[in-house]
Amino acid sequence: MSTEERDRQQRGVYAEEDIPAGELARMAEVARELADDVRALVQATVLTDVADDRIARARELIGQATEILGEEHHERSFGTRFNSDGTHRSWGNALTGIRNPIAPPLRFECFPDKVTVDVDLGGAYEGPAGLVHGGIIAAVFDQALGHATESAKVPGMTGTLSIRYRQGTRLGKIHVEAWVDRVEGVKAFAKGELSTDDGLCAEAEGVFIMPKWARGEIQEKVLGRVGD
Ligand SMILES: CCCCCCCCCCCCCC(=O)SCCNC(=O)CCNC(=O)[C@H](O)C(C)(C)COP(=O)(O)OP(=O)(O)OC[C@H]1O[C@@H](n2cnc3c(N)ncnc32)[C@H](O)[C@@H]1OP(=O)(O)O
Repeated sequence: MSTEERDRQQRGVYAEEDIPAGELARMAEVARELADDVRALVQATVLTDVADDRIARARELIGQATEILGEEHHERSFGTRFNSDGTHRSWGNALTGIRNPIAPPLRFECFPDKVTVDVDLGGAYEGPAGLVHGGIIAAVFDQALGHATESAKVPGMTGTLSIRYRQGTRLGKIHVEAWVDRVEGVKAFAKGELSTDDGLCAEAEGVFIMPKWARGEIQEKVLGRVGD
């Protein structure tokens, strides 16, 4: 596939919609509840110690649920949808998506100089025994630094991300802070820190770049909208 065709396809996953605020709120509630249920299922799947016959029964029920959810579905991904009321939603996002049970999910607080997030990473995020997987930590940093660039109105895609793991991060509550250090043209340089009750566990820095194909219309839409 040519670069032009790929860029065109990529622009296509950004869609327009016109949904009244009340209806959007209702849809969000339904999405959150479903994702919470499936997240609980994932945790139960990792930690269960029941006998094989109980697992077989659970699989039957899960199969039925999968069939129901598949009755109508989006083709490939949820993408990002810009609503007429000036909001946008990326509900499939793997870290923040409210309808994505893989997402921890991250809920950011935005301040003028930084973004922060507190989240509980349980047994489903394990790497070394009892500790959070390093790839999950990288993913959390990716989103947090990316969110800091968006919050500072210099959004971009991750060009380079580097992480220093200072000590193991025990499964449980983590606190992450991220901020934009400096901006050079289309490049935003962001930094972040992850800590727990044990103190500082990891630090990150990254370069976030607005890609050529998104400069202009999509950039303006992302900049002008609030959303989740
Ligand atoms: C779409 C809108 C995004 C909105 C996001 C909302 C935030 C939400 C939070 C999301 C969080 C989750 C985020 C995710 O999960 S993002 C998913 C993971 N990241 C990717 O998939 C990115 C893949 N790569 C690309 O799309 C492009 O190559 C990028 C975007 C990186 C550059 O794009 P493009 O190729 O069109 O740019 P350019 O050629 O005009 O170069 C411009 C400048 O950049 C310099 N350079 C180039 N590459 C790199 C590099 N790898 N490191 C450092 N620097 C690099 C280059 O030298 C030049 O510098 P200068 O010569 O000007 O000094």
